[in-house]
Amino acid sequence: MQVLSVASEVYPLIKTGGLADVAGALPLALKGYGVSVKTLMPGYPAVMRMVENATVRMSFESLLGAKADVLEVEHQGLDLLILDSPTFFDRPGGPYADATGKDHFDNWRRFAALSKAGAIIAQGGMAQGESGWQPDIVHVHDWQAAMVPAYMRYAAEPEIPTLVTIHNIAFQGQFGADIFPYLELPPHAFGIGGVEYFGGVGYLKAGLQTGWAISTVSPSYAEEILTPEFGMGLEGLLAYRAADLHGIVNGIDTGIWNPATDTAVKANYTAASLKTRAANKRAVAERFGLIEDDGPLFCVISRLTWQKGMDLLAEAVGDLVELGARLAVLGSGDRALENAFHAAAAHHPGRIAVLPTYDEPLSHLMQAGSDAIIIPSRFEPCGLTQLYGLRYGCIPVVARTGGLNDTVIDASHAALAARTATGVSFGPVTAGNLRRALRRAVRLYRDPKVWTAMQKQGMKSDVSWEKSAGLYAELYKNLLARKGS
Ligand SMILES: Nc1ncnc2c1ncn2[C@@H]1O[C@H](COP(=O)(O)OP(=O)(O)O[C@H]2O[C@H](CO)[C@@H](O)[C@H](O)[C@H]2O)[C@@H](O)[C@H]1O
Repeated sequence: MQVLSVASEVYPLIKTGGLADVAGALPLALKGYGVSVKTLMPGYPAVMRMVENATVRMSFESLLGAKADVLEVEHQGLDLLILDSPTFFDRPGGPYADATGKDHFDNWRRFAALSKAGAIIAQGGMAQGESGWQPDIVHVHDWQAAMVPAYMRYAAEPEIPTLVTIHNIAFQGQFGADIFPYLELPPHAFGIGGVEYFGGVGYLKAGLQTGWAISTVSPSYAEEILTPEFGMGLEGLLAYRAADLHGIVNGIDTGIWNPATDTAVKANYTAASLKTRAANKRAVAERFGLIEDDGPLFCVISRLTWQKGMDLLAEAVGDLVELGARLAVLGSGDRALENAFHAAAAHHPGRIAVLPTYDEPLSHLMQAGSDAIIIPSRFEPCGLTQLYGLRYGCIPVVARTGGLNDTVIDASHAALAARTATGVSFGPVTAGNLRRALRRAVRLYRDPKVWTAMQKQGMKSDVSWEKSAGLYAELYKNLLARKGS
């Protein structure tokens, strides 16, 4: 089976968050199920620097007003189709925003272009010639690619089955109605059954409306987004599409995330040599300028935002220090939250430290050296850092929501007795409950037998892509069958 995946970021070429991890790892895992994936992504400068010997597969004189080529290249086991359009993608800053953090002014056009290119390829744009190729299925990720099924719906060529995956419903790609004339869609596409959303244009909404099936990245989140609290305005449409809505939990690339072979950590280890983690713990303390003692070392690896509950943690950090713990925070985000953590670090030197940067290798070392990772998210479609934590013996302390709820087993009395506990979870998500969870985690840490048993249990959890890739393969097959019927 041939699949076209469309995503705005793909690890290891470009990453701002978990979407890249998934878009980079899932195609590799699907190979085991006889599914071949080509991934269409934008040719940002960082991406263009990494690709060599690419072949031009298609050229557009005008793709939403700009010249563009589709280049094909293989990179670390991934088959990539790169949308090379200097007008849209060759510019400083990140994939979505400039260096000051302001969204690129033409994101609507850039990602409509990505989606339109995806739709054209899906409907046979690359099918001609000896090396011609056309997918059986299209799988698109988040709002940046969600217009693919809409472009297909309003094209002359027959549709092929589409799957739209929601990684985060908070980001919807909503724009004013004034962009509609430039989207190169027929006038009737601007309606409730098409791209219209609250009087404007909604990219994710368009995908949820026109995609054959919808998935999100955990079973719990698939239920949560049917409610007004989590659906962020799309709960009505999702309820209408409920029969086509699936929840498949993310996995992680267990080759890249393997404490026994990870080159980014100071000392490699397995579940049988957990004491070796001490060398990594010292290295983390040193990198963050924290004092060294025998208390627990907590970490955060996250965007510092309201979604991630970082304001709640900022309120609770004093308790951590009182409990004899230390905290290393890696991440940046909202200015006010960054400032709150900087203030806490200034107030508790040697006990709390913040590095407001993005540092992939350091994130590996922190998972390998910290005792626990704190993830107090208000909502979390899946979450990957708790999965890395489980794999590395870094106990997750998590909010009981979304994928966190589906992947971490709380250290309740029953779970401890049954030796199934892998972390500490709390809910509802309030600062008070987070405080209690942190206190509970420190108490468990002070009982090395219990703590080690939890670490080992976590390291035994299946966090690989194997099972979930199988579920995606099955979903693709069902969609294909629907096409035939
Ligand atoms: N400062 C830093 N330095 C280095 N690495 C950093 C970092 N800050 C974050 N990261 C890394 O970025 C990724 C974040 O992924 P998450 O899944 O936790 O959340 P995100 O909200 O980005 O993803 C959305 O999509 C994913 C994928 O489906 C869902 O799991 C999630 O719930 C949803 O919100 C992880 O790989 C993490 O290690």
